[in-house]
Amino acid sequence: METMVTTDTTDTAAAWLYVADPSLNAAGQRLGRELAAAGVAVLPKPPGELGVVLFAAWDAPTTALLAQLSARATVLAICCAPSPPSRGSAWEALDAGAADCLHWPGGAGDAAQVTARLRRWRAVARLMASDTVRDCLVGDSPAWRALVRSVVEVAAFTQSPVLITGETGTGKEQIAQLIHRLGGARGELILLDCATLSPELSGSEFFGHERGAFTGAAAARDGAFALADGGILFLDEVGELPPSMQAQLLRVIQERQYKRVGSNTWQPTRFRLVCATNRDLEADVASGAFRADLYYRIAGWRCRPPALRERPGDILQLVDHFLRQLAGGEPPRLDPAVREYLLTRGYPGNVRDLRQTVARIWHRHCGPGPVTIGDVPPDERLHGARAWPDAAFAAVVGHAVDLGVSLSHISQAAADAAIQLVLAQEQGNNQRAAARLGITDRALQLRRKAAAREPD
Ligand SMILES: Nc1ncnc2c1ncn2[C@@H]1O[C@H](COP(=O)(O)OP(=O)(O)OP(=O)(O)O)[C@@H](O)[C@H]1O
Repeated sequence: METMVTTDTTDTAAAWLYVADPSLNAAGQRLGRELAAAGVAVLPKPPGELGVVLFAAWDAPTTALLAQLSARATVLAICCAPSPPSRGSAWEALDAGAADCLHWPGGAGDAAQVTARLRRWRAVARLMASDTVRDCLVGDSPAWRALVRSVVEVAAFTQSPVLITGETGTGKEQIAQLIHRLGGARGELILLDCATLSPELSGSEFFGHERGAFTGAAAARDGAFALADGGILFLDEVGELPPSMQAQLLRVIQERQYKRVGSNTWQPTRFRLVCATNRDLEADVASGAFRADLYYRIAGWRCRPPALRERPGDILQLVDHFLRQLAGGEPPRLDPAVREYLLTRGYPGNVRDLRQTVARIWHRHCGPGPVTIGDVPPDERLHGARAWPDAAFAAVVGHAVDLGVSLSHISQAAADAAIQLVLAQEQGNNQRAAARLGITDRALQLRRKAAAREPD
């Protein structure tokens, strides 16, 4: 395998160019010249945050090479084999970490395709490294970085509606705020919580009303459609929207105009729609509880902030962030016991739960020096790290033993219970459930199939 050196200008994007096969040297040199002419500083080899790899065949060594290079950079894979990659091999390249794959038979292709991608990826990387993004969506775990990347891309480079799904406290509103900040809207972000709308007043909340439109309408008032004009309408808990409002919302989105309650005049409005829910909206569409046509309108782009238990590596960074906010400056250190407590405690309310836990600890903390275990409030200690298996587990197993249940049956039942629980928590997603259970996708699929075949 060979590397090649081309022009190193100092303009705009910088990217390394790696030629994985000597037969492609000429193609690599041509691409290097064209990129340089387009203002890309072409570096001879990694490191560097952006890279391009030219390779001659889709095979296992190529996949291994892509995995190695993509671990430290955003990589564009260009396959120069005569025939196009099979669907499987293109996905394999993405699985290996490549950001995109192009097919240039014999190394011939349009350098503008490469430049456009490098510029976009560099802009996304810069935004991701900015204080605006890092202070809003704190975390560096791979799962969280992937989420932030997709949010930044859709917010800054499109006007697409966005549907954010995820558990309570995972940062859905925080994401909506960031979309507003990055989207360049001249208008405001208007939040409506669909779970708290009263059926009688929801029309007025959305459309506004004229004076005297109904009993109690003492003065004319703007609704969310007027207030969000030029900005973002953020519908929290959108899955709770009553069916009649779903139909009316769909009409306004399609026609971009509305009438105030009690008025006959159409008012124009243009807003970007961002919706959030912790319900399984696709299941609601399947059951008829949520309109399919509205769903496809609001779900132009979907993202799902992971639960905190799926990114435990971010806990200490979040703790530091919240302590910094509370201290109004450099946060105090944490004693190892406090750190361990925070890392092992469960957070059913996700980041909100963690923030409140940190605040409670902070309120008890005093004086200089580190946060110590005595700062953890007494009621919090109930959540403290417990050894496992604990007494409750031993009692359940003891009961099974008393009933004469065999060891293999006890093990099987415990494993089945864990699988059912995790699958329910992950809404049936096999891949996520397998990752949490520490087994392969395939192993989980086989266990599910076997369980489905078993008689009751
Ligand atoms: N990644 C994050 N970085 C910093 N703060 C965060 C992050 N995620 C969430 N928070 C904080 O956690 C709290 C809850 O976040 P948010 O309100 O966005 O969650 P949510 O998913 O909208 O919750 P709900 O579904 O209950 O409305 C907020 O105080 C928010 O500032």
